[in-house]
Amino acid sequence: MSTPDPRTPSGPPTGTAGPTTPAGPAGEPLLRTRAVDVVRDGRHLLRGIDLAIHPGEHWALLGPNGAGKSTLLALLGAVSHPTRGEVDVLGRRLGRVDVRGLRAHLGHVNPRHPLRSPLTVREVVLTGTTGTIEPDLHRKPAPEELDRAERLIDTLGMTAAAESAWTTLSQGERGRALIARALMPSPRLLLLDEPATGLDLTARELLLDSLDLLRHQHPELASVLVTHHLEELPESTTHALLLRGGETVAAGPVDEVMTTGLVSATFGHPIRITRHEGRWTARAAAPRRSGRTPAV
Ligand SMILES: Nc1ncnc2c1ncn2[C@@H]1O[C@H](COP(=O)(O)OP(=O)(O)OP(=O)(O)O)[C@@H](O)[C@H]1O
Repeated sequence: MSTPDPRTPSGPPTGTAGPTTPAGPAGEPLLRTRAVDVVRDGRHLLRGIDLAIHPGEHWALLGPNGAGKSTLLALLGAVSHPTRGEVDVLGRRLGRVDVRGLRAHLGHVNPRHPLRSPLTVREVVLTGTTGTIEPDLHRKPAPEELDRAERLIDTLGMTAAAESAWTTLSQGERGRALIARALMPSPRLLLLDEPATGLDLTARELLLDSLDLLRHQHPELASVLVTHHLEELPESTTHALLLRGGETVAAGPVDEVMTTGLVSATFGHPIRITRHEGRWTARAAAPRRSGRTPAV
């Protein structure tokens, strides 16, 4: 398999051209949902979700526990289907397309990567080419795949650990290795489910720096990052979707959406948002003794 470049501005993920390749005309969103509902056991987990994500956009998906973030990410990653409404992933409508083929073009980082053997970081990254957990022993990586793996390992700040065994890596190192792995097939879209959860301060900052660098180096890549914590958002975040109880509170450019009023409404608590040098912090606002809600 060749190693296409995610910076390709439009059209199919290259290297897999053919009738079954997901396509998308220039200017079309990579992901679009229209009036999406997800109902399970008679309960609405998502209701009326409309979303369009274009190349170069980096979305934060924010909301409290149980808001529906993982449910939405599963739709965007072609892992599950909506009960009602339409989901188009890379120009293909879920329900009308083989989702396994589609998933091969998405970089979906699973924080619970089920690897048990002591592969090196380089070997783990290379498994991204085949989409397998263990290396395919019958297949030798092509020189361009090895080059790409080295470049991604470098971008994710893992060069010094390239020979380290997976089993000895810290959680932060594993997270960065998995992002490099997810990028091996040059996906146009990267989906990240709470990538900074459980990381110490240094590991979190290294991860966020790596994401900023990655986005800078691959301007056509789009991403969706799920989190509960505004402090875990990279500076390069461009858009945000705020979810509460399965419904959109607000969606759009990050500076319009990440406001004290809208985030307070999302979390059901007065929270004061500040942005300093591109990064966000959230603090509980003073108790509402006066009964006033924070200004938007
Ligand atoms: N298959 C299912 N059947 C019924 N309810 C479900 C199912 N899957 C998830 N839920 C419920 O849907 C709601 C949304 O879950 P989801 O995992 O999407 O939320 P989340 O925003 O990712 O939460 P968290 O931040 O805690 O991870 C939760 O109340 C959850 O219990």
